[in-house]
Amino acid sequence: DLMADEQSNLPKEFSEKYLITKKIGAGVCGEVKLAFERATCKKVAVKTINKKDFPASLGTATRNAEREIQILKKIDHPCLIKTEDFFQTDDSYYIVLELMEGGELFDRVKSKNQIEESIAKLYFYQMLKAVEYLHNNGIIHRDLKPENVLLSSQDDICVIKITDFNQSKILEESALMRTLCGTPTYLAPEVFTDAVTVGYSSAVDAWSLGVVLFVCLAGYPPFHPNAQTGLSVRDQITQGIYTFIPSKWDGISDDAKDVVKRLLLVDPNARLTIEEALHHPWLMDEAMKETAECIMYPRDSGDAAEADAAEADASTTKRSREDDDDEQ
Ligand SMILES: C/C(=N\O)c1ccc(O)cc1O
Repeated sequence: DLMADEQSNLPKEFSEKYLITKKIGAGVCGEVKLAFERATCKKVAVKTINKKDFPASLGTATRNAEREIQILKKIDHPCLIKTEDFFQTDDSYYIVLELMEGGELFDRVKSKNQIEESIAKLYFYQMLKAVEYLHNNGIIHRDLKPENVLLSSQDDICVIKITDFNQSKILEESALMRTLCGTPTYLAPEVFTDAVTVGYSSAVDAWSLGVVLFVCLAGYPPFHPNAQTGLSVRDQITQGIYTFIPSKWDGISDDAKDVVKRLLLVDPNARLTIEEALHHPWLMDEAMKETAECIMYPRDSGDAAEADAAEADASTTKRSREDDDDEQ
C-alpha cells in the first residue's frame, strides 16, 4: 500500500508527529508533500531534501542545508514561509513548512496566461515587502522566481509567501571583510579586485523581481531562447535586451511598464532598489496597500472587537475632555 510504505521510511519521531499523504510540488533539490499534524489535524507541507542529490561533497550539502535551516528559523514576516519543524536521517532532511493552498505563482500565471494588473500589483507589493524585510536582515535570496512564490488560496486576492532560501546568502562577517576594514598598507591589489570581493549585492533580488513582475503582467518571460535576436539568454540578460510585445502589453499601464524598465537595468547602481520600487508611482495606490495590509496582518474577530472598543473608549474620553474644555 503506497501510503504505508510512504510512511515507513520516514524518521520515527517524524511519523509519530505527522501523517504524510500526497505529493504537491517538486523543487530542484527535493519534493514537497502534503502532511497532517496528527495532534491537531492541521495541514502542513513537508519538503524532503535528499542529501545524495547534491553532486558536491556531502560537506557542502550539509553546510547549505544547515545554513538554510538557520536562515529559515531567523525570519518572521507574513510574506515569508515559516519553518514549523525539522528532522533529518543519514540521507535526507525533512523540513515542515506552512501549507499554501494556492500553490505556486508559476502555476497560477500559467493557468491565467496573464494576471490582471491590479492583482499583479497586490502580489508584487507583498514580494517587495518580503524582500525589503530580508535585505534589512542582511539576507539576499538570490533565487527569486515564480516557483518560489506561493499563494495562500485559490482566490485572486490572497497573501503570497516567498520560499526556498537554499541559495540565500547571509552577509556573514568574513575574514576578508575584516581584512578590508583594516589599513591596506601591505594588502596585495588582487585582494581588492578578486571576484569574491566584487560579489553580488541585494540588487540581484530587485532584478529578479523585475523578471517575476514582467512574467505576471505579460505571461511570457523577458529573456528566453528566441530566434529573432539570435542571442543566447545569457547575452539578452547581460545586454538587457527584451521586448514589450504590443498584443500582450497594450492594456497595461505606463506606470507598470516603467517599474519593469527601471528594475531590468543591467547596471545594478542604476537599478531601482526595493525601497525605491516601493515608492514608485505604480505602488502609490492606497486602496491596494490597504488590502495588502489587511490580508497580511488579519485582525481576527477578537482583536478587532477589542480594538474597536478601545477606539470607542478613546473617542468617548476625548469627547468628555472637549465638553469639559467647552464648560471652562
Ligand atoms: C513549499 C510549500 N509550502 O511551504 C508548498 C509548495 C508547493 C505547494 O503546492 C504548496 C506548498 O505549500
